[in-house]
Amino acid sequence: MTIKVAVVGATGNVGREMLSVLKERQFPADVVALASNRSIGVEVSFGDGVLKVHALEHYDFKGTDIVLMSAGGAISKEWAPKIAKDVPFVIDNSSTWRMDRDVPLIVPEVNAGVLDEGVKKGIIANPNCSTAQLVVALKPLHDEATIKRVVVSTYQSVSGAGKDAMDELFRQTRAVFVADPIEVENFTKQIAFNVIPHIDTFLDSGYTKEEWKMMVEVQKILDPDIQLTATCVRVPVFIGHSESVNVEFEKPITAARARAILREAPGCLVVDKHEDGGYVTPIECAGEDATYISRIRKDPTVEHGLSLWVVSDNLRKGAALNAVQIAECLLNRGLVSAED
Ligand SMILES: NC(=O)C1=CN([C@@H]2O[C@H](COP(=O)(O)OP(=O)(O)OC[C@H]3O[C@@H](n4cnc5c(N)ncnc54)[C@H](OP(=O)(O)O)[C@@H]3O)[C@@H](O)[C@H]2O)C=CC1
Ligand SMILES: N[C@@H](CC(=O)OP(=O)(O)O)C(=O)O
Repeated sequence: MTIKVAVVGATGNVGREMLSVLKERQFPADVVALASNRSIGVEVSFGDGVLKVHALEHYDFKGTDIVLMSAGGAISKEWAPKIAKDVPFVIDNSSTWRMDRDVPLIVPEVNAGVLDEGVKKGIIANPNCSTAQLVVALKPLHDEATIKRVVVSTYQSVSGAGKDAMDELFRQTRAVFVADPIEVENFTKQIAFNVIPHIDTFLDSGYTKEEWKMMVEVQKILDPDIQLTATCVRVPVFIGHSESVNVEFEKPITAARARAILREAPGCLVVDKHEDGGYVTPIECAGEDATYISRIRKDPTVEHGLSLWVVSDNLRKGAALNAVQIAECLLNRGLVSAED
């Protein structure tokens, strides 16, 4: 049984990770790698072999079952509807389609059931990386004690800004050590040995778009009644987003009960020993699939409150893994038909 899958953006951080995840999870796919004209003929790893990259612009999608897109918002805006005319399902990683009423925004551990309501435009959206790991951790707690309000501060790695941004952190770090001039291209300020409280563009409200996305995406995926305020910060970490999360509930819930619930919850791994090193840091979650939850404790400043530390690999649960899990949901629901 083989599904025909095309990965658009296959030379990028997320696209390469999609290829790895498809292979690792033995997704029964015949896979094509696509990127810009600049990458025609470039080879990308696919398991023990390689795939030659083709140009999106010249590719004929007829016969393709699923397209995984991660080539940025502008490409998704132009190409996702065009591709959806020939392909039953486009799973898009950009922010372009997430808040469209006719586009399901899916984190399989949380709201896979939404897929049963149909996919009107043929496009399914993957959430923002910081949203994905947050809702995986919040969903089981919401089911238990109903979340009223969330205050989250993120510590987002440079891989969230693409492969050029990772190169910039490397170059700046080296430049600091050898006393070369620091060149800033992908960020607004030096990122090496610094933190920058600014991700995506500024809105009139004073929030950034990254912060706004977290608020509206959590409401769309989990519950429109949840109030959320975010501060999103870029940190000099290559892979792995971390989040400091304060949650206020309607009903009582103890830290011990939250720990027990999260231990059983899909996609979650609790590492929470109250001792030196008894928590997870981003460097330990790189290459892993789980959303790690540590530092679970009572917040005594509100009636029913907990504080948590949530860490995950942003390129995996925040992007590639979640997209492949959505494809698995389509397969498991019989929504894509495979050739024998
Ligand atoms: N990184 C993350 O944590 C997350 C990312 N996303 C989304 O995924 C997108 C990609 O992110 P990331 O992989 O980090 O970015 P990268 O910069 O690492 O990669 C960008 C990819 O897009 C391709 N591309 C650029 N222009 C075109 C074009 N005209 N036609 C076809 N392909 C093109 C590039 O191909 P080429 O090499 O040929 O230029 C490359 O494969 C983001 O813009 C965002 O929308 C979503 C959630 C999380
Ligand atoms: N903005 C995220 C990655 C990303 O591309 O997000 P979005 O798909 O929501 O634009 C980060 O920089 O870590």
